[in-house]
Amino acid sequence: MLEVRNVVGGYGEIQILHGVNLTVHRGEVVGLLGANGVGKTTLLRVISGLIRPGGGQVLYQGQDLVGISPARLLRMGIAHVPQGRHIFSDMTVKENLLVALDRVRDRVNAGERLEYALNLFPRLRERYHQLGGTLSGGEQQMLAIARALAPKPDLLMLDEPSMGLAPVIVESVFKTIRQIAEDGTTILLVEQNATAALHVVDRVYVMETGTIVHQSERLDDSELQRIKEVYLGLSDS
Ligand SMILES: Nc1ncnc2c1ncn2[C@@H]1O[C@H](COP(=O)(O)OP(=O)(O)OP(=O)(O)O)[C@@H](O)[C@H]1O
Repeated sequence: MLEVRNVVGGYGEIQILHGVNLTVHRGEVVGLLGANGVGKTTLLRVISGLIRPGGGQVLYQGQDLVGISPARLLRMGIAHVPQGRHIFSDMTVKENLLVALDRVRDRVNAGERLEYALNLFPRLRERYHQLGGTLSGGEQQMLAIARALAPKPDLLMLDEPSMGLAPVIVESVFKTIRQIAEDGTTILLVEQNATAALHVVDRVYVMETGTIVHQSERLDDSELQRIKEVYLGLSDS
């Protein structure tokens, strides 16, 4: 579904990605793990059209995405939840979701999609008329995912959904991510929290300084431990 081929690029003169190769097949949840600052977010920005790569290809269902605007990518079914939960803080939960649906009314049933999002995140239904800015961190993350999901994307890219959340909330958000995948959305998940990703992903890639240095077809406890020790510099848990 998605094939990143030898992508290089970064910010101006600063090269961050040094030839990244990665594939996501339809129906999978693929994890992209890596320590701070190795380029995971930069790669998602390239895929979602926010940064133009200096070289390489990003193929989506065989079509090269390079040069296509983020708005058009959204209409093509690619959604990106950036790090830091970009929601409208002075709008209610309902308004945040309706704005997301406005752009795609011609191709989805807005009422159905709203119900789907609220069923996935019952907490958002309880907070339906509350302003986004007054939600807890976990609720804001739920709203950010719900906003991206409402337009019925085929591919959902999530950038560190666990960031800054208490373990119990992380567990709940990740359970929902698995549910989203089971409902048919393909997912590329960027995470530093490898343990949280363990029960959600089908396969993982590990990135170090702008390249993929390892991939696992299965992520069990011992493979997780090895990735943590060898690539993430973590010695336990
Ligand atoms: N707008 C920018 N201009 C210049 N350099 C940037 C910009 N954004 C990020 N960088 C640099 O690019 C490098 C990779 O950052 P990136 O956010 O892609 O890493 P990451 O793997 O997602 O890290 P983290 O897990 O900490 O978010 C870092 O050295 C960062 O300082």
